[in-house]
Amino acid sequence: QGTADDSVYRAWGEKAGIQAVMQDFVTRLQADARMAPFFKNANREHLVTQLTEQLCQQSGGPCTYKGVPMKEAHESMDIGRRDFNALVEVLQQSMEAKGIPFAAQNAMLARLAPMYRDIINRP
Ligand code: HEM
Repeated sequence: QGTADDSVYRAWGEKAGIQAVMQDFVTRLQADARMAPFFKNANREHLVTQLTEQLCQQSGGPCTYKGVPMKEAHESMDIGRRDFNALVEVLQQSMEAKGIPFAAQNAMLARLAPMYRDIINRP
């Protein structure tokens, strides 16, 4: 890792910790009344794998997300700011359930938040 700052990655329990949160997250997304319409037909395993790679990279871990770019992955969906915020709320539930320290929760959210530009496609 050289001098790269992987403190958020370590605070999340490295790749296994991130994967555990993502498993919980996808379960909750499919159960949440607001999110289920988006995720009901999702390929669970694929989504967990790709989200884990994405958050591993974003947290400074030794991963490179090689999946579909965020804009492309979401452009066929009708996603607004309210939907984005609801997804973040569900992620907060998962981070809390898995005991991610609060500062490390916020650090991750800060790194994901700018992606909203590529993900939402209506106000
Ligand atoms: C920072 C926020 C988000 C991140 C990091 C993220 C990340 C991802 C990733 C990595 C994939 C997998 C792409 C692929 O390989 O096909 C994906 C797919 C998907 N995302 Fe997002 N996403 C975010 C927000 C959202 C929001 C707000 C919605 C809808 C409310 C959404 C709905 C979906 C759906 C339905 C899929 C396809 C699942 C499947 O069919 O397998 N995402 N997202």
